[in-house]
This record gives sequence, structure tokens and C-alpha cells, in this order.
Amino acid sequence: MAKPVSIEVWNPNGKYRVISTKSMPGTRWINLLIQNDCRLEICTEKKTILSVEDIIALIGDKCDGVIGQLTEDWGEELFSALSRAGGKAFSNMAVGYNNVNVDAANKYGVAVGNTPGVLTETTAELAASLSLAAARRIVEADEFMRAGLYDGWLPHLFVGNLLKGQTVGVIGAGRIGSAYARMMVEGFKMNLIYFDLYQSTRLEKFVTGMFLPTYGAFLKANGETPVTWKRASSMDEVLQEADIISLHPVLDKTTYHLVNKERLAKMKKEAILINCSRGPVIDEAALVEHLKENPLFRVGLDVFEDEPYMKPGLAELKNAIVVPHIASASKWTREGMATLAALNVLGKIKGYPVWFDPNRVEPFLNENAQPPAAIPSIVNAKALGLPSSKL
Ligand SMILES: NC(=O)C1=CN([C@@H]2O[C@H](COP(=O)(O)OP(=O)(O)OC[C@H]3O[C@@H](n4cnc5c(N)ncnc54)[C@H](O)[C@@H]3O)[C@@H](O)[C@H]2O)C=CC1
Ligand SMILES: O=C(O)C(=O)CO
Repeated sequence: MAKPVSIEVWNPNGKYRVISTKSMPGTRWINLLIQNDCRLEICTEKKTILSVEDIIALIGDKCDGVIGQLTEDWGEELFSALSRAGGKAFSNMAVGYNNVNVDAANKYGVAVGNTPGVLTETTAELAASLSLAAARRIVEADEFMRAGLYDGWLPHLFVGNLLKGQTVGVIGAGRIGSAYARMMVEGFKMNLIYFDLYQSTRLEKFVTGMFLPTYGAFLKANGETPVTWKRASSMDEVLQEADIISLHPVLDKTTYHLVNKERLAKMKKEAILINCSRGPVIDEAALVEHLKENPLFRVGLDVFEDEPYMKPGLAELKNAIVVPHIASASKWTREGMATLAALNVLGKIKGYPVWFDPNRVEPFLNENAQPPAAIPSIVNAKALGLPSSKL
């Protein structure tokens, strides 16, 4: 018998029972659910990561939909429990859904939602922050100050790397990778090289059409060298040429340990590696060894292979900056993620069609208007044969 899990209840007489496994920022998501006849139960357990058993206890005998978190293991057990309780709607409060077994969801006919778009710029800004912090050794310098070690300006004190004119490499040039690339090219006049399995028309349209011709002419007119860009034919080309490399692919079988010992060895000795995607994209034990052997190589990590843990040795290394998976943590974004996750579940319960383009979710985020009668983003819509909204 599973232990009962503590909850907070909103709109107790609502017709549809919706669970959120965590409290989420903002109130719009709560209001949207309760205004649409949902009884909302928010788990208030103190522990950070809920077990499968905890979530089964939350689902109980009757549950129409669940909003869950990327720390939870949504597989066969949870989808069968949700389906037994009559539920056909689940949404991750995240764009990444590597914690979800979509085949299991398909088997039980459960729609799986995610939250694309609303976190693109916020996540790219954290990757840019880590790039700057690593290049200019900001964390090390901050620790030095606080330790009372500063006794005057010195020519060699915390000398780092200049970004301007260097090459930024992006691996996985989707929504976030492209936004990061633009920030680094536009903001710091870096040259760009990217690798993706597919041509990134989103990024190429920007660099070829809207930005580089005029920006290049402007730089030239001011006696500066125009920035350049190219799509690499292999990931190794990026590793060899770039001074800063930022990882933004999804985590799947093709990207597990994408950066391993051999690939680290291909990077420049003074390169900077940023990871705001998922921890297992890097072989973290190999990274620790590489950082030890190459003190001028620096890394900025938001995600870790065995979250919430770090591989032994990482925390002691001065050439590593580590932050606790906060890339999407701006107030606007987190409230928007909560809204999208709630609307994914609500829309499926209501039988709405799936929104025509998960890259354009702004209409759902306008606080001054009712959201469209559609489901913002369902990753298995095709497999389940869900109708699509055509606006
Ligand atoms: N640290 C954090 O808090 C956050 C992490 N993320 C992670 O970032 C990922 C990307 O998010 P979006 O940009 O919105 O997704 P997206 O789907 O727009 O972009 C992912 C890109 O990766 C590419 N890709 C897939 N396999 C590849 C491979 N083997 N080699 C090179 N490229 C490959 C895809 O073609 C696609 O262009 C998410 O799946 C999530 O895991 C997202 C938001 C916040
Ligand atoms: O959305 C995601 O995938 C995250 O990692 C958290 O924002």
C-alpha cells in the first residue's frame, strides 16, 4: 500500500480531476484549469523528486490528466496507472521529454504535452551567460574577491579569452541553439559554425537574409572585419574549428555521450564547452579527466549526467562553472511553461485539436486574452491520430 502524498486542492467540486506533481510559478495556469471545471490537486510533498510509487498514489482511481516534471520517470507503470484511472492527458513542464517513454504513452492512448518556444530565449541567455562567465573567469574571480585575496591590480590577474572575432560553434541548431547563435554573433561579433542533422533554415534565414549582409556592410564601413558563418558537414569540424562550443540537441540515442573522450581531444586546448541541453550528451567522467589534463580548457554546465549529482572531481575544478539546471528559470518563462503545460492537459480533456505550429505558441501566453481553443503542443499527436487546428 503506497503512502498517502500531501496535496493542496483547488475547486474541489470540479468535474475533471487534474494533478500537478509540483507547485509551479504564477497563478494563470491554476485559474485556467479551475475556470474550466477542473478540480486541481497540487502535490505539496517536501521531497524534490517524486518516485513512481508517489505519483501512482497521486493518480489514485480517477484522474483525467497530470502535469509532471522532467525529474520524473514517465514510463509503462505511470501511463498504465493513468489510463486505469481514466486519464488520457499528460504534460511535462519542459520542452525536453527524454524522461517520457512515448511508446508507452502511445500504447495507453495518452497524449504527451511539452512546452516549446516559451523558454527559447531564456535558455539561450543562460548559455550566453555561461559562455561569458567561462571566457572571463567570472566565478573564479568572484571567489577570489570574497576570500579576501585581492590586494591590487595585476597584469596577469584572471586573464581570459576575448570573444570578438573568435568562432562560436553550435551543435543542435534548433530553437534554442539558433537563438544562442544569434546572440553570440550579434552581441559579440563572433563567427559562426553550426552542426545539426538538418539544415537550420531558422538560423540561416537570419544570418543570410536579415542580418549579415547589412551588418557586414556596416562593420566594413567602420573598418572592422565582417563576421562569417557556415554549416559544418560533421560535428568534428565544429569541434576542431570553434573556440566556444554550445550543445543544444535533444537527448536521444543519437546524442547520448555525443561529446566523449575522443571528441574532447579534438577540441582546441583553450576551448570553452557549454551544455544547457541534457547531462548525458557529455560523458561527464571523461570531461572531468579532460579538465584536469587541460587547465586552460573551460566548461559551463547547467545539466549533469546523473542529476542532481556531479561526477567525482568536477566540483573541485576551477575551470568548471556549474549551475543547477536553471537555464529556463526566468519568471516570464517559468509562468509560461506552467500555462502551456496546463493548457496541454486541459485541451486534451476538452477534446480540442492540436495547435498547428508548436514553434508559435504566443497566443496561449497572452494574459489579456482567452487562449485559443487548441492544445499548444503534443509530441505524439500523429501517433494518436489527434486532429490538428488549422487557423
Ligand atoms: N537546461 C535547460 O533548462 C533546458 C534544456 N533544454 C534542452 O534543450 C533541448 C533543445 O530544445 P529546443 O531547441 O527547443 O529543441 P529543438 O527540437 O528546436 O532543437 C533540437 C535540435 O537538435 C537537433 N539534433 C537532434 N539530434 C542531433 C544530433 N545527433 N546531432 C546534432 N543535432 C541534433 C535537431 O535536429 C534540432 O534541430 C531540449 O530537448 C531540452 O533537452 C531545453 C530547455 C531548457
Ligand atoms: O524545458 C526543459 O527541457 C528543461 O530542461 C527545463 O526548462
